[in-house]
Amino acid sequence: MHLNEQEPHLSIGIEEETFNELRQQAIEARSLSYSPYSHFKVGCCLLTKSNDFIKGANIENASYGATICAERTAIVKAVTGDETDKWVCLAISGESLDECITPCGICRQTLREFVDAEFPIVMFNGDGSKVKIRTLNQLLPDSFGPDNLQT
Ligand SMILES: O=c1ccn([C@H]2C[C@H](O)[C@@H](CO)O2)c(=O)[nH]1
Ligand SMILES: [Zn+2]
Repeated sequence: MHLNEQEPHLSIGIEEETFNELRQQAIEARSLSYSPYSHFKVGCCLLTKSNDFIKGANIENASYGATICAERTAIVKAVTGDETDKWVCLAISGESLDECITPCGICRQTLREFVDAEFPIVMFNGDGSKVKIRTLNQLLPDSFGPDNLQT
């Protein structure tokens, strides 16, 4: 992926309009969050090649470790909706953050199962005024995936 900081949509090879919609949906998805413990709402939007915007939000639990991040919520929705293997990028936004949010290690590994090394991850700050784009391989180098299990 060639990163274009000025025109981020070009890095991903999508229309500017689609990129703006992606940002809007990632921000809006935060309203779906169930986060009574951290009070930190995270929204995610997975864009598919058929132009579906699959939203996810973090779902917390009184047993804190059972919490599911926004990214995994969206991934699980996509996979169970028969949307595997047709993803363009994944976008996230954390509530009221001045800096761009970055996906946790568990979510990076979950994503690793379904996308290739060059898959773009789009990270927004709270109001969407800042964006950072990295490939999965940049966020999870030398990763372990399904191909490492082939015998
Ligand atoms: O990339 C991230 C980082 C954190 N969270 C959630 C998990 C938890 O509910 C809250 C605080 O960590 O934010 C996400 O959903 N995605
Ligand atoms: Zn996570």
